[in-house]
Amino acid sequence: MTTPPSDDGVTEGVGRTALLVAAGRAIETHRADSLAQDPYAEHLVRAAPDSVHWPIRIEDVPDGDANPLWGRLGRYFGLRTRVIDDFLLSAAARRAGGQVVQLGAGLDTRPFRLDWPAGTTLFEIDREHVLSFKHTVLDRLGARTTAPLRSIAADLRDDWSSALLDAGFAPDRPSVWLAEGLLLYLPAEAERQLIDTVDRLTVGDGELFYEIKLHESAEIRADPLYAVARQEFGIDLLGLFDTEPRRPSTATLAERGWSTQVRTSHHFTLEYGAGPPRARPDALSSNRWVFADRVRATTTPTETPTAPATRLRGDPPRTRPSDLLLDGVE
Ligand SMILES: C[S@@+](CC[C@H](N)C(=O)[O-])C[C@H]1O[C@@H](n2cnc3c(N)ncnc32)[C@H](O)[C@@H]1O
Repeated sequence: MTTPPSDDGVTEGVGRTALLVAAGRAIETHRADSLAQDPYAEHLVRAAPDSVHWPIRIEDVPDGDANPLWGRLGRYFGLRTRVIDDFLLSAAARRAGGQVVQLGAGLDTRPFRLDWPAGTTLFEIDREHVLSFKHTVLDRLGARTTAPLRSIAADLRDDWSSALLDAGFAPDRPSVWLAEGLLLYLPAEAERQLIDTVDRLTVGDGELFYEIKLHESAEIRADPLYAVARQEFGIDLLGLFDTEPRRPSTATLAERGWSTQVRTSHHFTLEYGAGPPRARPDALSSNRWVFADRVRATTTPTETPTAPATRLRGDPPRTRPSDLLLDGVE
């Protein structure tokens, strides 16, 4: 086990952002045109003293969908949840008998609410306080995992690979990795180490989803969703984001044989038919979702290796050089 979590409980700092995402998922769950269903989210929001009065339905928000935090960021979380649900389930089905590792899992409940293919093993890593809060609430609700789950308390700024291996992760089995809403908060060195560790521990086939934020201009930082989060809910997102310059991670992955696709949430709004409305300024326009995969195909000299398909719906084109320019915080 690496350095034990210290200052950050579920209601403090970055841990509090996990509650924000859970509230977004609760609201999404109750929408008439819901993209994702998380029946546990509202219970997690209600269980933390600081969020007990937060909205869990869009009808609880005085300005409803016009509210930049719950109407727009909340909807973004709903869409992201659905896109990742679909990605993880199809990736787990492709990687039979594989392992799914959620880095910075927060209050995510996929191990309890998704129908995982037989033989899948799940791992989640976050701070001790965040995980113990989540599992206390879920235990109280009688929630049961649908696949074996190993929860690991670790600080992702440290070396977390030995904790994962100690928990039973097998590098030679196929693996699917997720860093949802995480890299935005990690220093450049921790991001570099995370990509390095995912690559090193993916000895077999692997797939990876992660989210990044591009450099935000002063105009974008004036998006009212930041002010509402800070003033009304005590979450200073701009203060929590780590804007240290970093090397584009897609370039690192490409050097190591991974294929990547970089997408905006808008791409999936069009695909799924619902999502956060456009706004100006729009902080969500600087977020990017990266899908990466690597297949250790055995080829004979006469075979031509082809780019592995991630088989997302709509199957957009593979990585182009221009996609690589989108990555990283400038
Ligand atoms: C915005 S939340 C997202 C949680 C979850 N992935 C989701 O989408 O619901 C960010 C999560 O990353 C975790 N996190 C941030 N920095 C971390 C670190 N250094 N070590 C472990 N976890 C960290 C936080 O505790 C929090 O749960």
